[in-house]
Amino acid sequence: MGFEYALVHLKYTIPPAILLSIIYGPLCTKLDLYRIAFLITIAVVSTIPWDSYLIRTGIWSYPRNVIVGPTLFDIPLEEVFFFVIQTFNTTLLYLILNKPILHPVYLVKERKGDKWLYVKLIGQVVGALLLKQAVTFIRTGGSKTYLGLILVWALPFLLLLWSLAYQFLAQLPFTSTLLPIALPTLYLWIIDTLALKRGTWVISTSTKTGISLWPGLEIEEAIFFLLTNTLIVFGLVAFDNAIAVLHAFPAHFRRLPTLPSPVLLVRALLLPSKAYDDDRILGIQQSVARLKRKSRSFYLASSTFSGRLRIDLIILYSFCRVADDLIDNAADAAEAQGWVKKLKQYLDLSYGEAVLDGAGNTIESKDANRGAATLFAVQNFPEDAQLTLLLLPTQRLAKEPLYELLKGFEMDLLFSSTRPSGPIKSSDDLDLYGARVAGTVALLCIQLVLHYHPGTLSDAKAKRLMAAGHDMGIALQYTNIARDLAVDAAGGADGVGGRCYVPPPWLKKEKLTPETFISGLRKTSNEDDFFAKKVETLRARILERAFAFYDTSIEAVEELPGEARAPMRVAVESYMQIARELRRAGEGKGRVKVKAGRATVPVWKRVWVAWRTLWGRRRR
Ligand SMILES: CC(C)=CCC/C(C)=C/CC/C(C)=C/CC/C(C)=C/[C@@H]1[C@@H](COP(=O)(O)OP(=O)(O)O)[C@]1(C)CC/C=C(\C)CC/C=C(\C)CCC=C(C)C
Repeated sequence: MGFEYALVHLKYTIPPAILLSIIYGPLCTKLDLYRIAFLITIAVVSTIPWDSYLIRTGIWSYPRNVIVGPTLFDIPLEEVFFFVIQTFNTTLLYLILNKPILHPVYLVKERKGDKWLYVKLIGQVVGALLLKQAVTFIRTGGSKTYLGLILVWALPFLLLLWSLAYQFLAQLPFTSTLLPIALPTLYLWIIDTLALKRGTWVISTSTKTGISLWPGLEIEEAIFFLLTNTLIVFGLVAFDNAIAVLHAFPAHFRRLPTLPSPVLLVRALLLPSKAYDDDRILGIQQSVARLKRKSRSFYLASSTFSGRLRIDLIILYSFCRVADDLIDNAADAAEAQGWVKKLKQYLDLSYGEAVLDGAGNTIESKDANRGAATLFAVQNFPEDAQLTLLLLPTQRLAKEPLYELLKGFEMDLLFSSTRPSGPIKSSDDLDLYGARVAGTVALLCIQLVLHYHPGTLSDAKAKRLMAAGHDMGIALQYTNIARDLAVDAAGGADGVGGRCYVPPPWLKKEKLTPETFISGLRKTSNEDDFFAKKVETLRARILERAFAFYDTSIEAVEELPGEARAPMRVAVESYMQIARELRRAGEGKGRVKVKAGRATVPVWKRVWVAWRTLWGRRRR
């Protein structure tokens, strides 16, 4: 009896498991726990017969003085634990590296004659040839036996997983597939070198090639660890491929249990790719690309949500962005009004309850309206906006906040060079504006959360939650205004149409008018210290209001359904971090990074804030 092998775990495999658990812990969902349990079960069940055979036939062995004693089918318990901990560690690393990715964007509807048939076939042929070679190694016996046994055990699983998930395996970024294979493999190679040198486990000389990758690391061991990590990652990719199909296509899989059974996962993987809805995939791809391009805060936050809720939130963002941009980038007020009108018409058609025929009878109400809405979107909106409009989950969203949002955009149309304060005459007007463009967005987000996580929320509590969310939206809008003072003042590329959202009474207190405020901000030099101080005073006042709204509503986040709580905190806090940075800079305690005239928070800081927030730490 000895503790050598147990110590390998204590020193080398358990510490990374703890570290990875701390990093991923707050992001871990029920589905992740299920995935980890699923993978570990498969890893243990599929490895035991093979490992047991190797030990019984003496291909590898463990000196008695390095193991504690108990065995399972002749396999020391430390070794069984190795299967568990290796799968756990590689899985957690994979989950961390895959968190930013929305997997459904990698689904492809295959067409006759496209490359995918060949991609699949090439992988299968390479795998089959290697398998044939492995069988020859075993048949020949001698020095290549162990290598042959490793390959014969791993390749059939790899072939199967490739055949099921080749689209994902071929397309996912290398950080999602190769990296979670390479890092643990390299790490295990190093551990193995140390362990074999000390004789913790021993490979029989008669059945090994004698070739080493480097001194102390037999080539068989190197290949074994490479293949086991590849198996784990291929298994996880296939799992994610199945989940992506389930989440992306509600038309094929209407209702989803939180934890899909293995049968459902296989059904999803076996759904022929020609049955995929490619418009839906393209619409999701466009929405993700838009989110990534336009908002780093919400892009980061979106990765903490999961499943269909994540997809719907991203589409909602894309809808709001498309609508805002169409109106903002219009050549003149008339064109902008035209977009508002068209957006309203689109909502009218999407939410229309019934369509009547000539005789006044109701004809297939919902479907007829859907058809009319689709036609309207295709005929009236730019191509890159159409799918976002069509995918907006109107069945899960109340129409009122969407109409109210358009009213908010209409308020923006009241700004002009002769009226640089637009509709903002007082702080109440600014509150109303914030409520319309951002309070509404919060209501829509909460509706989606409550749809996907229905619980036993009383009416009173739901009302409180909505009211708090609404206020939080306003807090974010105040932050947005504080950040964009200079950008808004600058107006369009031609310098026309500068806006001043600061209420005129606030400006008056600083002896400014909307006009002098805008022209001061447009000056590029920072010579006028006096003016800069006034700007900081006004910015501080806007931020104070942002924090006042934030303070009254932040506690309500804890009343959201459990799974959405932490992600919602991230969404809010990563945006409010901009407010914090601006406030610190205004107090002379630091500098903010400015990009294209806008204050931004460095990526590392956003991630740090998001991670702290996930653990439930609030900052003031
Ligand atoms: C995680 C995720 C993908 C969330 C999606 C959130 C979403 C749908 C955002 C839409 C944003 C948008 C483009 C709205 C149009 C109007 C507008 C411009 C509003 C301002 C957003 C700023 O975005 P950005 O900086 O990209 O815009 P500009 O470049 O300046 O044009 C707003 C500041 C509003 C954002 C408001 C929210 C997301 C609501 C937040 C509140 C909650 C989620 C509720 C929290 C719950 C409780 C109970 C407190």
